[in-house]
Amino acid sequence: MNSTQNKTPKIGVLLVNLGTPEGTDYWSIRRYLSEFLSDKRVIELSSFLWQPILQGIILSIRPHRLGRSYERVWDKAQNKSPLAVITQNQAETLQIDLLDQHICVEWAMRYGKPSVKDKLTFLKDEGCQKILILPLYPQYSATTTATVNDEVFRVLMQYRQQPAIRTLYSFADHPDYIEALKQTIQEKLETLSEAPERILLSFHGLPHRYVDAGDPYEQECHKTAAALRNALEKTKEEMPLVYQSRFGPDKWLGPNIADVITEYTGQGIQRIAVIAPGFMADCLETKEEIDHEYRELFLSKGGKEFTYIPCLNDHPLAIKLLKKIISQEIQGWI
Ligand SMILES: C=CC1=C(C)c2cc3[nH]c(cc4nc(cc5[nH]c(cc1n2)c(C)c5CCC(=O)O)C(CCC(=O)O)=C4C)c(C)c3C=C
Ligand SMILES: [Fe+2]
Ligand SMILES: [Fe+2]
Repeated sequence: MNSTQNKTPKIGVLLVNLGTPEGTDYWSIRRYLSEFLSDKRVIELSSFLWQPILQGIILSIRPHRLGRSYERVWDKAQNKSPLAVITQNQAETLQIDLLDQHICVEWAMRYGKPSVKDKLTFLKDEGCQKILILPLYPQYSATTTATVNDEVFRVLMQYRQQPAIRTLYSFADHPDYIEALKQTIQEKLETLSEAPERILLSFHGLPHRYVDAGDPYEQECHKTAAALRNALEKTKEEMPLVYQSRFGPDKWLGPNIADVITEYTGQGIQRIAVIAPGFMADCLETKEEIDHEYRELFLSKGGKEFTYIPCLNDHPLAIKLLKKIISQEIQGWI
């Protein structure tokens, strides 16, 4: 008898988010970026071309600047990045709610720690013979969702007795996701003395050629934007879709958020709000890039009021959404 056979069968749920460095120092960031940017799902270039550029140039320069950015948002009490702190909160809250159903909830990062390998092994050792993989990306992309699945199945290659696995594709227009976004937007707007003239829906960008090659991410973002506009009775003009976080020289999906902000200030628009519906948790890309860099850009160009609407994080509606997804995806398993 092995340890698995001694335990009551349970269902495992593994929440997976992008990644995190272990600290804000040069080597921690370098290790993390090296793992992330060596993933062929993320950078579709031959290793022969890309690795010298990555190891020789990018990883000599970028970790310094990125380390300073992480330093500004780092959770010093827990010594973790915000993405790790919030993902852990989501998993722990779900675990409390789902304990009585014999569901074991864990969280992992695709890059860095806790690794998918360690957490799958933990779930297996806990006696989970059925595991739901829940990538925390509302919109499917090969660069995010698929690489999580790749990693899961790479780990499973080493198991003699594999658990049954289900993977979540996406939840781009799940009614509970749209409802949660709608309510967080309304909650924030109620705190303002004047309504913003525009509410930007900012999504992480993707190189255009990935979409041309068949990545459905752009369509998925449009699905979310359309559902949200519909729920809030807004037009495309009032609630535009924009992309952020461009990286490298490729042509990326547009319109780019910085260009749109510049265009608005040129038109005399003075109050905008920004939400990032593609992230289930606030992270460097929202706290630093949106709430800091784009706020400064808008204000420096004459804008008056910039409102950042936080991600769903551990809002009760986010937990409700994740519980709903889990119950839908494990149907027939209980
Ligand atoms: C070609 C490079 C990149 C692709 C493609 C890409 C897709 C992609 N990323 C996210 C979510 C996140 N990305 C984050 C940071 C980040 N992303 C890239 C590059 C690509 N992302 C880099 C180099 C970085 C590091 C920061 C930087 O150097 O600018 C994060 C934040 C992580 C954190 O710890 O806070 C998230 C989240 C999605 C959803 C996506 C595809 C749709
Ligand atoms: Fe990214
Ligand atoms: Fe960024």
